[in-house]
Amino acid sequence: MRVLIVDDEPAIRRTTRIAVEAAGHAGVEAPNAARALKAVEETPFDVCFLDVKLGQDDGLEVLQRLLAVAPSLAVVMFTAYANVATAVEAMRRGAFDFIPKPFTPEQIRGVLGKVTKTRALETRVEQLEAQIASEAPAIDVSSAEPGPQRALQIAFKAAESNATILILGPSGTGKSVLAREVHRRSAQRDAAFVTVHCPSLSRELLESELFGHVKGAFTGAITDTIGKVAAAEGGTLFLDEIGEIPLEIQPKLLRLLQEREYERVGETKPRHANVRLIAATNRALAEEVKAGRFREDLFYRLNVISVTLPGLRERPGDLQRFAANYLAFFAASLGKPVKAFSPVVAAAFAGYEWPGNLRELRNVIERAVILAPGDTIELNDLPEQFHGPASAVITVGSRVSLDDLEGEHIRRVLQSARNLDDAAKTLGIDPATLYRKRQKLGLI
Ligand SMILES: Nc1ncnc2c1ncn2[C@@H]1O[C@H](COP(=O)(O)OP(=O)(O)OP(=O)(O)O)[C@@H](O)[C@H]1O
Repeated sequence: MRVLIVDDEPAIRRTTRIAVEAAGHAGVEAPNAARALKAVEETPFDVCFLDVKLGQDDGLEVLQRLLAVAPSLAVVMFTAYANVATAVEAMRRGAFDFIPKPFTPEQIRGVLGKVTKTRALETRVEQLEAQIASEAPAIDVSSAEPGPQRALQIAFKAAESNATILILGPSGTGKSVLAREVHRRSAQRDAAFVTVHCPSLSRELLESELFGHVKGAFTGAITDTIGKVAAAEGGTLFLDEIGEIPLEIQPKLLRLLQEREYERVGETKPRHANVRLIAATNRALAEEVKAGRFREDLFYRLNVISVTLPGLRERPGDLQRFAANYLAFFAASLGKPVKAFSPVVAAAFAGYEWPGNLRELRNVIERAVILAPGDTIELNDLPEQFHGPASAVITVGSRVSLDDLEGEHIRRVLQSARNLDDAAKTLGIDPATLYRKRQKLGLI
């Protein structure tokens, strides 16, 4: 690493440089603020040892100027023994660490070791983040439909505050994805995002998972655990499937929401929580309240800001964009030259119910890209549910409008036709009219 040593005392600079070089790093000395700033402007440094009392200059101010030029510089302050307050202030302003004077070469080596370790962890986190991003399709939080558009707007506006958000919607509509996105857009983005999947645990385990427990609180509690509320301190706690949280735990959750207080299992000491809560459920919570399975007070407390993500069937204006994004992603990651959906497939997608919503769309497209022999996804590449009759509800003579009947007829003809000309001929309309009708039906 390249290490800059900033101190107005030549003897301190020299002993520090010797310790730095003995640890295998390159040391450069600067006697004052001006020379230090010039040095970091000219060449990159990894670490800087900086004296708090730098002759005429205030070390804390120099710290800020150095970080403004080189934000990733790890600045270690040399402080007088008695001056703990200055050291705390330096850390608050972004210093990496501090060493009280007088110090030993071991302390210099120790702090350099700490910087190396932190840097290695940061690089690893960046690599893992890049790997995760390359293994999953990009998140698309936009919508061409007014309903979800409004829901997303509300969620992103609420992200800026510390407000609790309730996300409703059927399975696979992207509630967890939206919760993460809210966290990413919040002031707490650098702190943890912690998920508790409520239905996966028994009542006892869920309570301990949330609030932690002390050793001996129950059989099997062999050590103290802090719980996920504490793990999310300063960040976001996401309660997935909150509709399934047992009634016995609900008052504790209400207290957490209202008073930000909780207790570990087996302890009576109240603890304070500084977390933003996001909850999601695919259950109709109001119905759960009526049925006595969900506390009314908790429901009202959660329901202050609630957004609903509709099913994919109610987002025809978004279906094609999501499908195209998934296609591009899986074609690239699987190394296949698949570029498009056949018109028949587009029609089948538009006519399908999508009970599994975005999750199902993603899986269907991944499978189709794997199976497609050519550059276009054909009906044959789709799973069984796309091969049956399009819809049992819209049939001749059933209580549907002429428009719906026409739409359904066009979809079915498109599914069975050899190509678009063939479909236009069967329908008795010219290809341009068919094009306009497909457009109106959201098939292109
Ligand atoms: N905005 C989005 N952009 C791209 N893909 C998405 C988006 N939202 C969801 N998905 C895809 O759908 C999958 C399911 O999303 P998610 O787990 O957030 O749904 P959910 O509503 O929380 O489901 P459940 O109710 O079953 O827990 C994700 O893994 C992702 O592949």
